[in-house]
Amino acid sequence: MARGTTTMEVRADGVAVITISNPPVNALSLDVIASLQRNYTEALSRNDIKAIVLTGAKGRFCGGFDISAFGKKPKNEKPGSMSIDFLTDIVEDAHKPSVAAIDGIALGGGLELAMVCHARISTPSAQLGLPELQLGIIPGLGGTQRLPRLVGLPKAIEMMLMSKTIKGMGAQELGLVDAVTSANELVNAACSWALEIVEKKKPWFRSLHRTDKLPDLAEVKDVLKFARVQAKMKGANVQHPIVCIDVIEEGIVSGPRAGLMKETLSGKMLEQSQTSKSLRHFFFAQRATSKIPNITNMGLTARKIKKAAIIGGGLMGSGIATILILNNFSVVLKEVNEEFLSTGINRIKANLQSFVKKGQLAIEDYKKKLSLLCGVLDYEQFRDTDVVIEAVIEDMFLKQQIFSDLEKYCHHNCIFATNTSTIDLNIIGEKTASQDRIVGAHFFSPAHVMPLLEIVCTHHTSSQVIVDLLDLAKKIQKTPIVVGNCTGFAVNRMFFPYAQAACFLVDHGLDVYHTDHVITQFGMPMGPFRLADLVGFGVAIATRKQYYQSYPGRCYKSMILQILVEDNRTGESSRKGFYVYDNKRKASRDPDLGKYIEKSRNMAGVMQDPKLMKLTDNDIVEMIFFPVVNEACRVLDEGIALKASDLDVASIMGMGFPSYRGGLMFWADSLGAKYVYDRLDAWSKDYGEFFRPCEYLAVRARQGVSLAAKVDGVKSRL
Ligand SMILES: CCCCCCCCCCCCC[C@H](O)CC(=O)SCCNC(=O)CCNC(=O)[C@H](O)C(C)(C)COP(=O)(O)OP(=O)(O)OC[C@H]1O[C@@H](n2cnc3c(N)ncnc32)[C@H](O)[C@@H]1OP(=O)(O)O
Repeated sequence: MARGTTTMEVRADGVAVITISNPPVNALSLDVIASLQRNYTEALSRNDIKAIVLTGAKGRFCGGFDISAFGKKPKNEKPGSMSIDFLTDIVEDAHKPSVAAIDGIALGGGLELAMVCHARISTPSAQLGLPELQLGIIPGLGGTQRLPRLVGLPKAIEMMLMSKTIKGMGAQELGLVDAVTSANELVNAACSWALEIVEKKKPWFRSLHRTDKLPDLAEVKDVLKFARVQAKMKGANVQHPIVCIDVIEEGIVSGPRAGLMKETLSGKMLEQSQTSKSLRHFFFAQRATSKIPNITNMGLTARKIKKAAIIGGGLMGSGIATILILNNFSVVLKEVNEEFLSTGINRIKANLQSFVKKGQLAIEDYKKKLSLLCGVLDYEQFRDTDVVIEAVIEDMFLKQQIFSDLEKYCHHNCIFATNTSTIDLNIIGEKTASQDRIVGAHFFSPAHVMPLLEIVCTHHTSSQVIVDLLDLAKKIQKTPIVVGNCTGFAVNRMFFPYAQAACFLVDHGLDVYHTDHVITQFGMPMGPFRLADLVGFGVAIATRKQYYQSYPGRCYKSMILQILVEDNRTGESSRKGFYVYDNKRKASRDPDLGKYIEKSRNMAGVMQDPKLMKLTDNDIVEMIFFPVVNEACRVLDEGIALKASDLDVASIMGMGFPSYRGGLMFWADSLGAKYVYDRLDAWSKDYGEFFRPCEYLAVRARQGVSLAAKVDGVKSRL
């Protein structure tokens, strides 16, 4: 079935309006491209047509090339057939002018189409950008050549390398669009502009050949040299930003047509890269997390949430309150006394101020957001709340009492959410008759920054509550994953072996700092030991007891944290942990750490292992992450998570796993289930149960299928 099309309407004034129509974002599918080529060929051949206006249906110009079509292009496609032969030689060099009428979005190939046109008219709020590098590719329809010629080299590099979009209003100031008008006037304005080009009342610009915005070669070299340094710093493990810079340079040094050809050939290469396959997987995986079979496809409509209540103004509670008021929800924050309440409100103010400092919140909006917050010491103001999120200390009895109280004050449809990260939701709701509306809303610290929200369901949680929370997640710009109820839920559970594996290696002789370095080089934001310092050893020691109880026999119990805590080293907050910290919290290696490690080895009864001390960097990565993959397989096997791609999203957005590797399971699949199984199996023979591969993994290794493959018999817990 055709995926989208273009239509052409020839107006009495002789302008042919070609409209891209491929809901929901008017992506350039192969069908749309074919239809566009047919309509353009006809428009250029007809004598009754003087000019062309290109626009998009339903208030959106074009969201770019159809990302799902990568790898599906015709095998015999001649390199540059679209970008050079059609867009440049037919459209841009045509004897009839084209004007783009942009509303909503003009992204990627969409903006590239618009830049081929001889002028661009936009609505003020339209979003324009070239986000291709977020997909591990580069603009492939002339964007690397035309954008620098329209907005200047520095701005073009910023937009492409940072995937930065700009609004129509700002685009006009930059010269990317020629005029801004309302949506109602847009097409008429574009038609008038096109006719004035015909009548020589407006300039007929071919962006590819403009040079007025390009600096001289010496300055070009300087700008690109700086860009390369930045690109290498920001993305040591990926090549496409540097390729983008090289393509831009080719077009300036050797001419735009040479640039177009290099762009085409480089784009073809990058499209095949594992990085691009990983990032394209992540793009769709993120959007798939809110599709829950038998829940979101049952016709339920999310109930409107206007007012929320947060219980507990600590680090998490204040973060959650912050993200809610930032997104215009009215919030009641309850604490147990004035002092704690004031501290919580001050935390929220500080959070808002940090957004102002980052330019993500206008100073004039600061007071408006704060006015949405009301601090209370009792439940009186809970009577008209639509959702309550409990974020108090991890004390089961306290939580049970809170939910019992909530039943007395809140209306019967109010959602009862808990931000607990370790306590069984069934136990929390035990003293209520509201199990159907009890749900986990597990935010990741800091809650107003981390993009992931784990929605944890018991067997009693109603589908309506899940649909409501999914809608709330979207409204507060969180990516949700819906998971079942177990110790650690999905994210913390699959990652509990991460720190334990790192401690195992260090107990057996590996160096803490080398291990952290290797894991950072792999792409994590920091190594496991630096992360332990950041989180604090108290949290780690408290939570690991839960895992020892729930998953006995497959935990590695190191004594290193205990030994450090006994010497008042509890991590970054005490200025000493695995690292030592100066008063600016800069971490440095600690020459005294060895004595603690030695003591840990002795208490664990392990010796330095010559084999482990000779591990390659790749071995270290695999010995730390394969146990995590193994536990993630168990999370899937028990139906705690619905699909492997949800765990990819969770690993990236909850733990900082590198997105350019596609997420934990996509990365493991790139190595192969059998390879992962064999490595774990070999280690388990030498080092015990901690590494023993689970049945889910064994089945897929035997069958030669991916970890994402469904097999019969797995019952969802959702
Ligand atoms: C005739 C034969 C010719 C053969 C030769 C052809 C040669 C062509 C060579 C091409 C070379 C490359 C050209 C170009 O430079 C490369 C690109 O354009 S890559 C894509 C660039 N665009 C983007 O990255 C934008 C991605 N999308 C977004 O940022 C957002 O979706 C949005 C557009 C801002 C909208 O956001 P929201 O409103 O929140 O909606 P969602 O994000 O949830 O999306 C809704 C829905 O749409 C799907 N979708 C969105 N964008 C695309 C896309 N570009 N391609 C495919 N699908 C897209 C998204 O997955 C959602 O789907 P759903 O979950 O609802 O199923």
